[in-house]
Amino acid sequence: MNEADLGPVTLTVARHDTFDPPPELSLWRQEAPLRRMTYADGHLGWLATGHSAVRSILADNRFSTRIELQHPALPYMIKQRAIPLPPGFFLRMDPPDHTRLRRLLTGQFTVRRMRQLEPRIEKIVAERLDEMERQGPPADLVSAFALPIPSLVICELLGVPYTDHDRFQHDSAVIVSREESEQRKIEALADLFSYLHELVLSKRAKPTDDLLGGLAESDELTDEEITGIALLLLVAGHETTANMIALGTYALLCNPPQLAALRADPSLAAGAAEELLRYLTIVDFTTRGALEDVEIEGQTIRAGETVTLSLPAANRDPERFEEADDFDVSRQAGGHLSFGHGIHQCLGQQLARNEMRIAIPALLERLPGLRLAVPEEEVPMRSAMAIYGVHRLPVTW
Ligand code: HEM
Repeated sequence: MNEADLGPVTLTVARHDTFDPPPELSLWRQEAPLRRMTYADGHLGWLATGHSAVRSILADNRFSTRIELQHPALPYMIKQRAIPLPPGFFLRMDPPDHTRLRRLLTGQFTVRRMRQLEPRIEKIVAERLDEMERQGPPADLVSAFALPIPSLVICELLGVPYTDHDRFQHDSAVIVSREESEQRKIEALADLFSYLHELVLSKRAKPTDDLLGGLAESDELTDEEITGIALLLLVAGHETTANMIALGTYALLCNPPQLAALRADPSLAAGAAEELLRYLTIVDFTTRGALEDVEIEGQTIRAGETVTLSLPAANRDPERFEEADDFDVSRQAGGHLSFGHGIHQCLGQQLARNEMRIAIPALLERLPGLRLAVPEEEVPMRSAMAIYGVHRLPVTW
């Protein structure tokens, strides 16, 4: 069939297969890796599912991340467009504004800086494991381990008091949920903004030796911009990695040969983290709006059209990864798009990799009898969240 004859598709946003993306995505990718899609409000845009198409669009600055430049309907909830993002939230900015803000942070997230943090991550992980042993089984791996580790690390890095974690973890969870009302999301965003704004003002008055303290010393940024940066880093810095640690552990517990391979050879830890990132791809999609007419893989995306990029579909593309639907901790999974690509590629990717590479093997080593405390199908999945994962992971050992 000619690609032009293919009708537009409608994206399913909820994930119902525990570890796999919705099955229609692979069918659509086979038919046409870039095709027409109907959005929730009925307008026509594009859906990219092939690795090469997704990567090309992410690399192309003729596509914008600014929400107001995209068609007003994001695919999952039209309502989301009404949520105002704070200044400084550079994920949703284009050059030169994006460049100006990101440049101020890149030095804080280099591979070398992240290496220096490793002993601190190891200590935080060991303390959580001590606490789990003290409490004894069973435990919810999310609240006991997977969430506090990245949360503690990002707090230390930014200079946010972890003692306030109930407040910012709650607000973050509401912000990334697809089920919360628009009103609740606006309130959570406003609450987190005002909390961080106060913190930024106190750092302006009395500089501290941490990332936000460093930004507060600069004259280049307004208080609101520093607050927006803090908000982006705080939400992105713990919601994502927490879900990778919990969902990654669940995937290993459900795949005994892969778990055994990792236990037998700890040198597989870095590769296993990379494969978990590829295989599970917890960020379902991202969106872009075309600033001008762009030709991609033989199709013309017109100025003003919206494109949805399916990261899980791209990472399961057999043209890029052999036996792409298999979970194999010994494969070379590099080149996946779980952290995006191009100028907005994840700023915290080395940090996330290090946290996963340290936390998961330490957990398996300390608790050799670790297993699910409920039948596999009873684990509550985050099917309706912008970041996929498990709500809870009941385990015993
Ligand atoms: C496994 C964990 C993580 C995953 C899967 C992930 C995924 C992503 C993805 C897909 C993007 C690009 C979105 C787009 O292009 O539309 C992104 C951007 C970003 N991430 Fe992450 N992330 C993770 C961890 C982190 C951590 C730990 C931090 C902070 C320390 C962080 C901070 C950011 C920031 C600031 C951006 C925006 C970059 C820009 O616009 O220039 N992320 N992340």
